[in-house]
Amino acid sequence: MSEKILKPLNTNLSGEIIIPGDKSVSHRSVIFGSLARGITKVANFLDGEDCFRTVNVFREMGVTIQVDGTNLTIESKGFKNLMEPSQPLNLGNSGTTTRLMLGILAGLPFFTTAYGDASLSKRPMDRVVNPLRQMGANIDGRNNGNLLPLSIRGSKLNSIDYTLPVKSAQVKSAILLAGLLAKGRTSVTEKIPTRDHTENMLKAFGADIITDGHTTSISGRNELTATDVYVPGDISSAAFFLVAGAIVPGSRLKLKNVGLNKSRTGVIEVLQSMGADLIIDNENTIGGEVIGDIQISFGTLKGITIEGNIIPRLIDEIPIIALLATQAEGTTVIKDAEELRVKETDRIDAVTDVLTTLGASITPTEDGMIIKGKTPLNGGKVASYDDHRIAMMGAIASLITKDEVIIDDISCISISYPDFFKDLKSLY
Ligand SMILES: O=C(O)C1=C[C@@H](OP(=O)(O)O)[C@@H](O)[C@H](O)C1
Ligand SMILES: C=C(OP(=O)(O)O)C(=O)O
Repeated sequence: MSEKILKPLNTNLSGEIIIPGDKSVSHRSVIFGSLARGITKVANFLDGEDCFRTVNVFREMGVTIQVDGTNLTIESKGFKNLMEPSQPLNLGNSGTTTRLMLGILAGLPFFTTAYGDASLSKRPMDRVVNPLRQMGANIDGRNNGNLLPLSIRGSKLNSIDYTLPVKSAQVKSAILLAGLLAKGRTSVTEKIPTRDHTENMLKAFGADIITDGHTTSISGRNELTATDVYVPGDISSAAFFLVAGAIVPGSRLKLKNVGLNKSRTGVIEVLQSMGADLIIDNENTIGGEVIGDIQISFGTLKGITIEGNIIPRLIDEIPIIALLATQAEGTTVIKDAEELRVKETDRIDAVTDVLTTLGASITPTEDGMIIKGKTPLNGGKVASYDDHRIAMMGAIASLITKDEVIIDDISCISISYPDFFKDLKSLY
């Protein structure tokens, strides 16, 4: 356990942060670099624990991956030459590694077992296992293959036309990856668009993939060609500082190198609708992903309703948006976010517990929460729930509390943002 005591700030925040690499894109850079034949160089890779789970999985399968700071060099003979791992794969806390790897392992000609930590072992895998079984996959595990540990006996897969019953980029990606290894053409339809990094990177690595409206199809068994990847800054990490800048009186911050892919920018739209003072500049496109700088300043905020199609575009930002809403005048309602209940922890209950302990007015609902603002926050002792996003939300809350905030265990922050406290301290 790594407890953290955060004293009240009593000053404003100012300065610049270069936002570290995006977690979703970092995972995918290793996956596609390892599936492709040749040498892939990755720049601005996120050195978070989750991303190294993906690195280790491919090392176990015989891919050479060299790490030099935030640069990776991946050398692979292509997916047809991946080898059976000699030991069970430890996927730690990473839902993305698990679900995307299931799509790949189901179609490779060998046997694998995979396990994870206590949190990951509770998260549903049937959303991926069911469609993969329809493609012919042999996967088994606890709770009829819904829960880790899972065993995968790779086999020849058939294509599928699948409509996603859940709003999940991980499920979409798992099926597209299985489709890459399957016979024929696989298509996935989503009712509400989710992040599209898998589609973008498949195109960049030369896959035969077409997106038409809400349907993406991929033709199987074609080799991928290595290509270099630049990882944009993670907007999900930037969100903590966007909210800090908006709620700490007198603050003005610049966040540099933030990924602005449209499927991820819901938090910017929420801040704008609440009336935040936010300016985007220096926009440019690198490797198919838009990046830019964001300036955010403290100002008066108003409560809004957040629901429908925007939810997948800000799903990981909802804990920090809930904190933002405690400082907005009026009521903020968050709906259609039932997916929060199956993240690293039940994030609806965790956010409610932490913010209520600090003095906020927040009511949980089945698929979201209702937050009444503006409320001053007190100090208190809160739990991180071993969830990086809950721990960082608690730390940002401490910037505006009257008394100190004690977070029971902040070690989970290294999952997605190892330098979080170093970057935060540089602003005051
Ligand atoms: O595809 C991805 O990289 C991710 C998709 C989202 O999960 P779901 O697909 O479960 O919504 C998100 O919460 C997660 O942090 C990363
Ligand atoms: C839900 C998250 O990640 P994952 O599903 O990869 O564990 C997250 O980073 O907030």
